Amino acid sequence: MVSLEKIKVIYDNGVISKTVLEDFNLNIKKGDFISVIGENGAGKTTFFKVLTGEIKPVSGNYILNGKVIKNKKSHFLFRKLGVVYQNPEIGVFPDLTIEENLILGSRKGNKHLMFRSLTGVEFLESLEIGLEKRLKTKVSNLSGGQKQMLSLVIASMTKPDILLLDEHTAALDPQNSKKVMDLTYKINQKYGITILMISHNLELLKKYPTRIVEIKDGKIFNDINSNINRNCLVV
Ligand SMILES: Nc1ncnc2c1ncn2[C@@H]1O[C@H](COP(=O)(O)OP(=O)(O)OP(=O)(O)O)[C@@H](O)[C@H]1O
Repeated sequence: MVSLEKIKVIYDNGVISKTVLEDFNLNIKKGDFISVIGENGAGKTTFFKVLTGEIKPVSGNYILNGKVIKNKKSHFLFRKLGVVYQNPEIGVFPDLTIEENLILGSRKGNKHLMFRSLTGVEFLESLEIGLEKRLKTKVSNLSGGQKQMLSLVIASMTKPDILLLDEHTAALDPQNSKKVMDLTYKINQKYGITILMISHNLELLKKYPTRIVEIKDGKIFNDINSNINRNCLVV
């Protein structure tokens, strides 16, 4: 579903040139639930930015559903990916209600883009996280954890080929981190969405049957449990 083949990334500011990813190979299968770990500076964010299209490798192939991404325009990737970042404020409109955010996030309520033609509100209801009972609440009145849960719902409801999460629990306390991870796993299990998340929180990751990809010095150093979790329901 996603293949990275011999990816090489060089940061070059005209004075210094630094190779950050080299001979970087990874296969992501449909339904995978992947955590990417590694020390500071290992290359996790660079790898993430290759997946989002923010960084173009100097060589190697990025293949998404059989299509080589190299020559695609960024809006092609935008339609295929869901992305949630560390900051809970980024993925939501704070001055709008939960319901309004869901309508905007479902691309003006176009049911055909959604799972089982659900509306955004129905998708939220199917996940039973409590926010479905507060549809008229302004998002600015939600906690960081609730905003992050709503961001996850919005990023996943339009059937992304892959949901990319960049330390999406890092700004939350342990209790809210757990709630957000529970929802992340539920979305993977219930809707079969392929999920890849960067995380430093090994204690939390241990609670979930996640495939763990460890990056070290710009290469895959470990790929643990890579054959679990293949039986997700694909809707
Ligand atoms: N724009 C840039 N220009 C030059 N070097 C960079 C740039 N961005 C990152 N680097 C360097 O590339 C290496 C990998 O950085 P990257 O941010 O991918 O690591 P990381 O694993 O995400 O680290 P962290 O866990 O600290 O976020 C580091 O040595 C970093 O200093």
